[in-house]
Parts: sequence; C-alpha cells; structure tokens
Amino acid sequence: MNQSKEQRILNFVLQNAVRGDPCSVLDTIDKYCSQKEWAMNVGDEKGLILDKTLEEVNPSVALELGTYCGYSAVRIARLLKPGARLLTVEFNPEFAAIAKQMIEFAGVQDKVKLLEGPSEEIIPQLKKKYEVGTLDFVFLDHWKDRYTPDTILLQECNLLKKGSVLLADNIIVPGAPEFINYIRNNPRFQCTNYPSHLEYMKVVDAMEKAVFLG
Ligand SMILES: CCCNc1ncnc2c1ncn2[C@@H]1O[C@H](/C=C/CNC(=O)c2cc(-c3ccc(F)cc3)cc(O)c2O)[C@H](C)[C@H]1O
Ligand SMILES: [Mg+2]
Repeated sequence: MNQSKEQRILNFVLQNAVRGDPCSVLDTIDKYCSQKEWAMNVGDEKGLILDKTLEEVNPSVALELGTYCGYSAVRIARLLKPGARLLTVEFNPEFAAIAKQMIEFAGVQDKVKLLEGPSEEIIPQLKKKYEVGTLDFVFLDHWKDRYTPDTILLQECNLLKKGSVLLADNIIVPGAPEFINYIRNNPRFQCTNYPSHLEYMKVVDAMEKAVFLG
C-alpha cells in the first residue's frame, strides 16, 4: 500500500529536520510543500500573520480547529508562554496520527493536546472534560463551511469572553463566504482582514481576525 502525501511529508521531516527544534520542522515542511508536493498547511507567508496575532494576544488557552499534519499546531505552540496550552481538534485518524508524531518530533508535545474527533462534538466538551474556562485564541482552518456553525457553537458553550480572538484561514481561497457574511455583520465581533497569498502559491488569499466584544 503506497504512502499518503501526509506520510511523505512526515517522513521528510523525520529525516531532514532537527528533533526538538520547531522552527526547523516548519522550515522543512515549507521546503517540501513548496518544492515537492503542495499541501494545505497555513505556510510561511500566512504563518507570519498567525505569529503576529499570537504575539498580540499572548494566549493562555488556544484552540485550533483542523490539525491536519500539525504544521500550525507546531507554529502556534512554539510561541506559547510557559504554562500556556493549545488544544487542537482533528477528526481524521490518519491525519491525527501524523500530527501527533509531528508535534512530538518538534518537541512541543507538553504544550499541545490533540483531541481526535469532530469539532461539533469536542467543543461542547471543552469546559467539563478538558477543563477550559474561556478561550483566548481560536484558529479556524478546518472545512470552510464549518467556520460559522462552530463559531456559533463556541458562543453557545460560553467559551468566548470579551477580547477572545478568532483567526480564520482561507477567506479568499477556497473561501468562507457565509462565515465572512456572518462575522462582519455580527455586532459582537470587530473584524480585520489580512490580505496574503495561498500557501506556496502566487494566488491571492486572506485571513480574517474577529475580536469578540462580549
Ligand atoms: C464536518 C466536520 C467538521 N469538524 C471537524 N472537526 C475536526 N476536524 C475537522 C473537521 N472538519 C475538517 N477537519 C479536519 O481539518 C482539516 C481540513 C482542512 C480543510 N482545509 C482546506 O480545505 C484548505 C484548502 C486549501 C486549498 C486551496 C486551494 C486549492 F486549490 C485547494 C485547496 C487551502 C487551505 O489552506 C485549506 O485549509 C483536515 C483535512 C480535516 O480532517
Ligand atoms: Mg488553510
């Protein structure tokens, strides 16, 4: 049975990156995905927008929806202050297994809890089962038609507080039009658009930041 693309990405990291060095893991994934096989990691250009937003928010508790291979989980975890943690949600077992190995190789496993399952089941469990009070930061990068229902669910579960920051990938490509319509017309969110480019391509993309006003 031949390997999946995601397995090839992981193997390239295991063979070429420096164990325990998150930056080398990110650079190695970016190198592979720009030179050999494209993959839907947030990438280095939009990754800088993610980094800047994280440095502004400096979250104690962060949530990521859509782990995939773990690129953005490593990217987020490397910037977390001591004691801060990232909960990342992935419902595909093959991707969860790859991301787990990626996170461990990068040496950020103590900051990251990978929750395997669909976000609509995990989100309502965050308070009781995962001892979350409220979320300081949420990175949305899963199926684009799930951004809105999950944003509504986060509010219903009282997981957002005044100042909680949502950052959504792929506002242009593949696009999340109903999310943009929802969030920009919702008086409880203050939105900012960050133009950029699709990972590893010259195609225009953007990220959207939405601050919850309480
Ligand atoms: C219903 C369950 C919902 N709950 C869920 N709960 C848990 N995990 C979930 C849920 N829904 C999805 N996931 C997981 O998240 C990941 C999914 C990620 C999706 N990302 C894209 O589709 C994308 C496409 C392009 C792109 C651009 C240009 C192109 F030409 C082609 C592709 C670029 C990009 O940056 C992109 O992020 C992972 C694959 C999938 O198993
Ligand atoms: Mg994306």
